[in-house]
Amino acid sequence: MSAALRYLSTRGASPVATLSEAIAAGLAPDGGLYVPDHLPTLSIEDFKIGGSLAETAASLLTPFFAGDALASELPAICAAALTFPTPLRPLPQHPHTSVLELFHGPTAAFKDVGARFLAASLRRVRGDHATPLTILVATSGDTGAAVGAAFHRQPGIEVVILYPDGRVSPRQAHQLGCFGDNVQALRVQGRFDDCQRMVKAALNDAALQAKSPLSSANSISLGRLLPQMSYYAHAALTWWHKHHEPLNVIVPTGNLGNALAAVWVRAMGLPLGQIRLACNANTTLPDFFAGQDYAPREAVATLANAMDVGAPSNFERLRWTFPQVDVLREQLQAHSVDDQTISATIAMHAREHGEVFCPHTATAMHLLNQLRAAGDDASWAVVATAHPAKFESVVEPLIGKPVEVPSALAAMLQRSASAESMAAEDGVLRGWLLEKAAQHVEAAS
Ligand SMILES: N[C@@H](CCOP(=O)(O)O)C(=O)O
Repeated sequence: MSAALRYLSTRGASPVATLSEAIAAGLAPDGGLYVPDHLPTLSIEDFKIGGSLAETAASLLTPFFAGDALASELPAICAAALTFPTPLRPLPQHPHTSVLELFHGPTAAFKDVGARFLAASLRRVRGDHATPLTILVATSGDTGAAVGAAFHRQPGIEVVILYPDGRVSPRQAHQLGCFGDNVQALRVQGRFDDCQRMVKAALNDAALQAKSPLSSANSISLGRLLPQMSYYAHAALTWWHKHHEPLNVIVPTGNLGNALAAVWVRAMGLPLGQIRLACNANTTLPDFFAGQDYAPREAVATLANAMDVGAPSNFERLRWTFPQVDVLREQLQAHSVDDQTISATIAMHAREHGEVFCPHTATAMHLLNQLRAAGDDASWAVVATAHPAKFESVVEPLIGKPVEVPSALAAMLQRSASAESMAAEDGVLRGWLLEKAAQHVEAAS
């Protein structure tokens, strides 16, 4: 058993935290992201052959939880959260190609994995804590619904979802506003990066936190990020036991939490091979990996809207993982895929193979098609991050037929939905949260 990990901020100016403290805080007090003091290593033999996703997650995350108050709860957290499959589905018409389907959870996107794990962890960290906690979540489409679903009606928790008005799909917008009770959606008049900035400003506001304790459920929170490693470990081990070779992955990428999870799994010694990032027309990462300075910028709206991110939060953790830029650039490749190509890829796969992909998955599928056309016959998994039914207004005209809606999504679409409009200003969110806190005090007195 390795020694207990300590958790530090990527910006180096926060006190050392335990894992429970890092999960409860979401963001480090100096504005950085929590990271372990080192990445533990594991070997294939540390995992049960044919283990479930929950069992694999428990083995993978044991060194991160060692010595923490949550350590003995880890198997129960994994069992409670990871109740749906993340299958590695072979595509028969494409030799050596699989799709890692991460959209079989309640809100039909990969975010369900991390959101449910975070909810199960926070419930245990907080116990029957009397002070209510407000979870702030910025979303470009998928995270918000997963967090809303995971925390819906959880006692002592309020969820506030901030999303860019008009920049998520109609069904995503409906999901975000459909929960009610302890989950409230705000339509921010700006971009996703404005929402993310507003959330971070609130989390770093000590005076606000004193009146209204806050945390985060974006992948800036370790409680969201760590469980996302489990499906890569599970897929890589499944592949290894069958084919005795590492699995290469192409990851649709926006805020970089999903791809970073794959990078950490590989760095821990599990059999993942190449990791390629598939981005949309937002080229912050492709430009960096092509040799330019890292330069966050305003996001442009694309068909793959959940990846419309101009300042990917987890870049800070990537730099912590590989402090030397040239070493970092050897680890990953990132490519940009424009809307026209996304559309053409969705249409072609439906027409020629009867496969229907969401616009985010299509960015990754396009990169794979390019590799195959160049003669690459390695084993690749394309990561399918969301169900195409969430993007019916993009996908259905391209494939010429309706996309079947998963039952949990259909149930959400039946409910009424509402969201409050908010200006994209840090001070406006601050005032709104203070007012809400004052209402709670009044109601409790
Ligand atoms: N793609 C995301 C943006 C936020 O990413 P996260 O993984 O940091 O929560 C979304 O769908 O909201």
